[in-house]
Amino acid sequence: MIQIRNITKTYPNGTKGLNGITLSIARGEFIAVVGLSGAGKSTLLRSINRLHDITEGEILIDGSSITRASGRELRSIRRDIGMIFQSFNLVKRATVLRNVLAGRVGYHSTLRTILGRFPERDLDIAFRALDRVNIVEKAYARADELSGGQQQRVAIARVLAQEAKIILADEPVASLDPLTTKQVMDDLKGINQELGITTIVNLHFIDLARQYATRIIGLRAGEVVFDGPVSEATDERFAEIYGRPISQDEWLGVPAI
Ligand SMILES: Nc1ncnc2c1ncn2[C@@H]1O[C@H](COP(=O)(O)OP(=O)(O)OP(=O)(O)O)[C@@H](O)[C@H]1O
Repeated sequence: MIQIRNITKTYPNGTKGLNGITLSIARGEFIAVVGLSGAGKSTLLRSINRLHDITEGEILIDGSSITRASGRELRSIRRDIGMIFQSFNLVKRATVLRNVLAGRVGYHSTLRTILGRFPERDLDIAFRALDRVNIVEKAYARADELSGGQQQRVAIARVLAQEAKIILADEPVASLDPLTTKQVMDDLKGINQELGITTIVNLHFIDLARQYATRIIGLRAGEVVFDGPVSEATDERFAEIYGRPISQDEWLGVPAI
C-alpha cells in the first residue's frame, strides 16, 4: 500500500514539479500515469522511492514513512521498491548475470558486493529472474551486446532479483519499437498478475495505458486531474488531461492483447 499525502515538490529553481498530490495505491494495482511532457510524471515516480526529496507532505510505503526515514530504515524501505528507466540503466560492460545480481546488493554488506561474492541462493534467484523474462541464455553476454528490448528485460529481471514489492517504471518503452514494447509490457503485466507486485508505469501512449493498466492517473501541471478505471478513461477524458485534443503520436497502434 502506497499512501501519498498532499505532496508538493518545488525544485531549487522554483519550478513546482508536483502540487498537492494525494493518492492511495493498493497492493497489486497496475497503474498508468499519463500527462503531457512536464506534467510531473517522473517527479511523482522519483518522489515515491525518494530519488527526489519532496518539499511538503508525506509518502508512506506499507505504513512506513519513506519521507522521514533515514539510514537503515530508508535502505530497507527502498529495497522493496524497484525502478525501471527508459534508458535501462545497466552496467553496459558487465554481464547480464552481474547486472541482475546487482538487484541483490541491498541484502548484503557493501564489502561482500564489492568483492562480487554472491551466495549460491542469489545465483538461483538471478537465473530464475532471467528465466521469467525469457533471456536466460544471455546470462553471460555483455549487457551492451543485447537489443534494447532485451536490455529492458534484464532491468526487469534485476527488479525481480531484488524481490521488490513495488515496481516504478519511468517511460520503460519510450526507446523501443512497437513489437518489443509489447513484449516488455507483457512481462511487466505478467509479473504484476502472477506475483502481485504493485506496478506504476509512466506512459506516453494512450492505447498502451488502456490495454495494460487497471487504473489511470492523469497529471497536469503537477496536479491529479484524472484518477479512475480504464473504462472511464475515454478519449474525451484524455483530451481534458492534456488540455487539448489527442494527437496522432499519442497512439502506438499495438495489436490488442
Ligand atoms: N531538476 C529539475 N529542476 C528544475 N525543474 C525540473 C527538474 N526536473 C523537472 N523539472 C520541472 O518539473 C516539471 C515536471 O517535470 P517531470 O520531468 O516530472 O515531467 P514529466 O511529466 O515526467 O515529463 P517528461 O515526460 O517530459 O519526462 C516540469 O516543469 C519540469 O520542467
